[in-house]
Amino acid sequence: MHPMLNPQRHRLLMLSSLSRASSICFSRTTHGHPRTPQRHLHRTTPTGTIESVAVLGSPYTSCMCGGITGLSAAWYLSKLAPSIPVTLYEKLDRLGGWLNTKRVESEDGTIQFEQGPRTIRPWTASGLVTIDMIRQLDLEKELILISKNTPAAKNRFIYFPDRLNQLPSSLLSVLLSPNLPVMKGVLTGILAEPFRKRRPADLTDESVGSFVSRRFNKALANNLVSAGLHGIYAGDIDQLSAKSLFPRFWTAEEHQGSLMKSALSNKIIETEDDQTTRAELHDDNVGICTRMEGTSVYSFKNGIEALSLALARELRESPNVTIKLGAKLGNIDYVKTQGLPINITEGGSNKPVSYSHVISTLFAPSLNSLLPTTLRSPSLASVQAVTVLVVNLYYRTPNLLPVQGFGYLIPKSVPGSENPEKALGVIFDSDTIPSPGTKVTVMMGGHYWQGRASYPDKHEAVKMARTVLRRHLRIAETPALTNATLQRDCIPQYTVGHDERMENAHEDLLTGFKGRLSVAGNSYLGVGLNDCVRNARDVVKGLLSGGSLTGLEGFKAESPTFAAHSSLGQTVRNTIRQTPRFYGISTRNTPSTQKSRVTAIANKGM
Ligand SMILES: C=Cc1c2[nH]c(c1C)Cc1[nH]c(c(CCC(=O)O)c1C)Cc1[nH]c(c(C)c1CCC(=O)O)Cc1[nH]c(c(C)c1C=C)C2
Repeated sequence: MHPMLNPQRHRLLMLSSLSRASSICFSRTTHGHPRTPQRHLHRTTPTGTIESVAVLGSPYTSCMCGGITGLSAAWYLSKLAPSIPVTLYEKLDRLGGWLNTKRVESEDGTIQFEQGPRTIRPWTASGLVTIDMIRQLDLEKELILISKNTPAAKNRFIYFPDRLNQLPSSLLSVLLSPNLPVMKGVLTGILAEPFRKRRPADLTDESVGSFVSRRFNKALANNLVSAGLHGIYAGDIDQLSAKSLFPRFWTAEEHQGSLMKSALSNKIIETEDDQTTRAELHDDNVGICTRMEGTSVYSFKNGIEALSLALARELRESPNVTIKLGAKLGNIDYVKTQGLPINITEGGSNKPVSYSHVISTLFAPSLNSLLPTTLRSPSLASVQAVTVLVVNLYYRTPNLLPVQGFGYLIPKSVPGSENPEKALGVIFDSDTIPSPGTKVTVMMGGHYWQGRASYPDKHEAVKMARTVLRRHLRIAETPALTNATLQRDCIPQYTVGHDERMENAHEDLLTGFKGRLSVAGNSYLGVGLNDCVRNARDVVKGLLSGGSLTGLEGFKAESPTFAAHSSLGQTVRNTIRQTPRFYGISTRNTPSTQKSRVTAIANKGM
């Protein structure tokens, strides 16, 4: 069995790469849920027959992966319930949000710049959902596979305090590299961790910074973990929630008293739901997964945008799908009278269109602002996002970089004098996907720019990126091509209290819309591309199986129907979200009291 499909083998792979960056999907266990085919249940559901669905697509602020959730939700609907009319509303004139590949002609031929995400990780359960989608979209021949043996897969760096530090690739190499500036205090922190006191019982959440400092030490938090959080959330370690980002470790402290003990003793990598998802998708994906064996990340020959373009193409060909591009939504209301209960008004019109159900993939506060004041949710409004300035540079000289690898991150602890541009990290694009010259992407801003009223223009952005590269990598050459994009509010931040706020949002949506308005997308359960695709699939399948859903059910404090036992022998109330794991702080397998994603009722083949 292929390792990507085989949870046992997969577990071993995951364990062996404890300190490598990856993302693991933790999702609701399916205990107690009979897995019956649900394909036709939409016609008979007691809680609300699904007669028509509006999918609110492209984000009203720009989100890294927002557009893909709406496209995916519409696509899953069109596949699983081809008789239900679906209308996809997109604010922009193009589909796909920020899966946005820009092609620029040069003397070296066409150079592709990725303005948002650029590569996809295949080997989590959520990764398999994306692979399954790719197979169904007939995109396999377009794939570019990056082997696990390439420097881009193996080498990651942190710039600290004034030089590049190559990160250890295994627990053993952590022991062997105590002299790296960035590893200072790491070993002592790890050794002391099992002896630390548990948190007080009344502490319901805290920042990752506080959690890691308390369990390990401040050096590890500020030098290592803060860099990792820059590389996923462009976020602030002192604001992001430990409970939401590291549910497994949050629970491990409570139950085992130690994160390290838990990491070393807990053999189960994935939840039951992940394993069920793998099982559902197994048969159809043996071929593609076999071909992808040994892949670290992948993209497409014509750039990452190929995925959204293929989804859009199929949607255009689906007779049940209507796409409204450039749609300006006015408001969304719930009407209690006879007929379809959800009214959507487009800007400029006062004649609403009615639907039985709506799936919103909008940024949470954007959705909230479209609701009538009486039905608004302060918790949806509270979700914050950060803005990232993405600058792509192409140099005609090959191999300009002093090291080979995926790129480097800059932790919060680097003094302002070494990073006045507020760079978060630099991606070595041409080390991942070869190009004739050297291609890099500099990412700046993120949490450092929260509350900022104005941003650098394109010219200034390129100048700043070049200054970063000169200072950190000694690259003085003038780039042949540049491209700067300001990704406004592109990554939602799961700050302290996120879980509790989403539980409240669930109650608000349920009270106001009776499960006719469901939410999905990166505001809630994971910011990565795989998270968004899987979230869309889960919401669609949950809706088709139950007829009503907020999408935030998993955040409810008690979910007794989802009781299961972890390998630790503790009761697990639910499943968990896609959660990042990086640099020796693995959040793999988190059977915990954390909140779940939406129920995914199995439909074989999807
Ligand atoms: C420098 C900033 C950023 C880099 N990438 C992102 C930012 C803000 C955005 C980003 N990166 C990841 C995700 C989530 C999952 C996904 O869709 O792949 C997002 C939204 C993945 C990621 N990147 C790094 C880590 C540790 C992870 C999580 C797990 C994994 O994929 O391995 C590290 C990393 N990111 C950047 C660099 C330069 C870097 C490491 C050297 C750029």
